[in-house]
Amino acid sequence: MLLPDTLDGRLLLAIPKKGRLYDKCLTILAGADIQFRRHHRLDVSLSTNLPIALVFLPAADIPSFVGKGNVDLGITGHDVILESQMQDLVTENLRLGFGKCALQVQVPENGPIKSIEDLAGKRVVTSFEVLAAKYFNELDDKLGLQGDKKTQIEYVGGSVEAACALGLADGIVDLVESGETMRAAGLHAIDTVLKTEAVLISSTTPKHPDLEPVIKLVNSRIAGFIAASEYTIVQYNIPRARLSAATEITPGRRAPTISPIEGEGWVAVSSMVPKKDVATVMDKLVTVGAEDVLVIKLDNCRV
Ligand SMILES: Nc1ncnc2c1ncn2[C@@H]1O[C@H](COP(=O)(O)OP(=O)(O)OP(=O)(O)O)[C@@H](O)[C@H]1O
Ligand SMILES: O=P(O)(O)OC[C@H]1O[C@H](OP(=O)(O)OP(=O)(O)O)[C@H](O)[C@@H]1O
Repeated sequence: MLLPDTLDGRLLLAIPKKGRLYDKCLTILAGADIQFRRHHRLDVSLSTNLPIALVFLPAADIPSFVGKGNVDLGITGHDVILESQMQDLVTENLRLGFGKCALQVQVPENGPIKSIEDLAGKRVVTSFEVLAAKYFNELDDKLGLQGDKKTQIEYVGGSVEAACALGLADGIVDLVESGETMRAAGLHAIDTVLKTEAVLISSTTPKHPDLEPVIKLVNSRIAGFIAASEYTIVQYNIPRARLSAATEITPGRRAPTISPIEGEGWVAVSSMVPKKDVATVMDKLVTVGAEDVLVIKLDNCRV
């Protein structure tokens, strides 16, 4: 059994207990070497190697727990922070590069509604009633729609994409990642309300200032793991006379490391390069005279 004073002196880190962000959060915890054992039916796990307790909560509740200072750090979606209106009470310390999707206005592909102006004043179903209301209030104001002419927003807890086919709505506001759900429901997007990804958040008014060193440690470990997953190291040899052309191609995050090597007028360069650019960077390096170009995988780093 977990007693309340077992948590004394521990940083509380909230993680979504299920859903789209859960698996990636576990990968991040492993990358940051935050070790724990999750007991069946218990939503609090004590870390076995750091003064941290993990609290597994619904993603939608995490901004409020962090904002009110009940937990010190949390991982959730940027969209969820805005939907729970906690943006003034939480700080987004890090973008985590996963859970990327867009909150979009969608309508039946073969229906009469072609634009957001056509949809204004009609029925919209969503799980994001705060963000959808803000979006359509602004649109209604712009179009001069008032009183019972205004767009009607109705909340549903899930399976939003079924609302048009069931006759509940003329349009929906829902998250789109691959677009598969939207297409399968015969819908298409006519506007984007916002783009979102998972973020690491802390309270703007922390309740436990003494935990600041552990907060910094967790931030730094997670930032290092994220950077390692987004970057790779490119190492090459280049005649000194071509060095500036080469370092323009590989400027690094801060600056490239340049070391002298055996042999007249050659240097070795090592630089962090975004993974997505690595093939093009290697091609360009070869064109400016680089030789022995190597790509080295990064497991982890501190940046
Ligand atoms: N298709 C998706 N692709 C990427 N990220 C997503 C996707 N759907 C949701 N997310 C992100 O994950 C967050 C939580 O979404 P999810 O639907 O898993 O919520 P949940 O309420 O925790 O789980 P569920 O409703 O499925 O039981 C969203 O607010 C969003 O930031
Ligand atoms: O563009 P896609 O890659 O198809 O992803 C979008 C779907 O993912 C989310 O729902 P989820 O599957 O998490 O379930 P839910 O409907 O219960 O929220 C979202 O609400 C969409 O339905």
